Amino acid sequence: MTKILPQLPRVSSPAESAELIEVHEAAVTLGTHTIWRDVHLSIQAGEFIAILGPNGAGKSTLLKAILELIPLSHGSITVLGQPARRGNAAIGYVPQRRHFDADVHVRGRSIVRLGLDGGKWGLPLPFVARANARAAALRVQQAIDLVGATAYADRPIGELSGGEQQRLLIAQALVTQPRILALDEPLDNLDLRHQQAAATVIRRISREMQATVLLVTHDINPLLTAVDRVIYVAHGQIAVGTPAEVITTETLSRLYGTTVEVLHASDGRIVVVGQPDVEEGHHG
Ligand SMILES: Nc1ncnc2c1ncn2[C@@H]1O[C@H](COP(=O)(O)OP(=O)(O)OP(=O)(O)O)[C@@H](O)[C@H]1O
Repeated sequence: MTKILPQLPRVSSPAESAELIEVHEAAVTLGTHTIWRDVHLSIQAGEFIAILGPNGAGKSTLLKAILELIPLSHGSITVLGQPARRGNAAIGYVPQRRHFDADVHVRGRSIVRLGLDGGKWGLPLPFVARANARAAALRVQQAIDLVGATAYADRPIGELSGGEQQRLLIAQALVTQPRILALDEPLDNLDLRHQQAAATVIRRISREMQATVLLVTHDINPLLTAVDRVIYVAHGQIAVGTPAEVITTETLSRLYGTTVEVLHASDGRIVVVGQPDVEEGHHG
């Protein structure tokens, strides 16, 4: 298959190592709450990883710690062999629940273009000045095509549905050809059919760009066949492995410290029963 976006160099120098992201004995404390501790992780280039768990478990916190948007209270995280660095241009990031109001008239294409022009993380990207306008426009178009947003990219973004806006935000994160794509609940605005379509698109992006994807979600079902591994965050700890290894009665009961049952529906969907409602117990 043809590689996409070949005409501009990658933003970062590829510090090639087998482990793209290394998390060592990490803990985050916010206020007086320890969100999670003793987190160890090794993430390889090109992996598609879902970050799962109940509300308030610390999924977004884990993503933000990897992006260095939240400091660790203990341990270390390295990304591409370097300490995690805020604004790292090798990471494309789509935060949780961003949307544009109906009165925003900026075209979708311009929103995608912001990813090249330094809107991303508020930092200018060094190669933009050197990139000629045609190559930049082509790259924007390729990112739009890749997420399947071609039909509506020239409409005002405020007129688009939540799912359409979400695709354009993913295109914005992709436009620098990042090595890591960090997506916080990108399936949130989508119905089941579109969730599955989006999962397929993200899987394709990950393969074609050889990008590592870290995707926070509440529901693993639309992603079951797409992901390589899951990180399950609960009760101040994590469990890591394939869905078949982690989403089991035994592993989740151990993680939660109480009996949690994993049921398999006849259509292949997984249902987790008996999760404690709130993530209060582990804090302290
Ligand atoms: N600034 C803060 N000070 C204290 N606690 C915080 C702060 N920010 C977040 N928290 C708490 O940290 C915990 C983890 O939040 P986080 O957003 O990472 O959870 P999550 O698993 O992504 O949840 P959700 O699925 O609801 O989005 C929550 O209990 C939240 O209330």
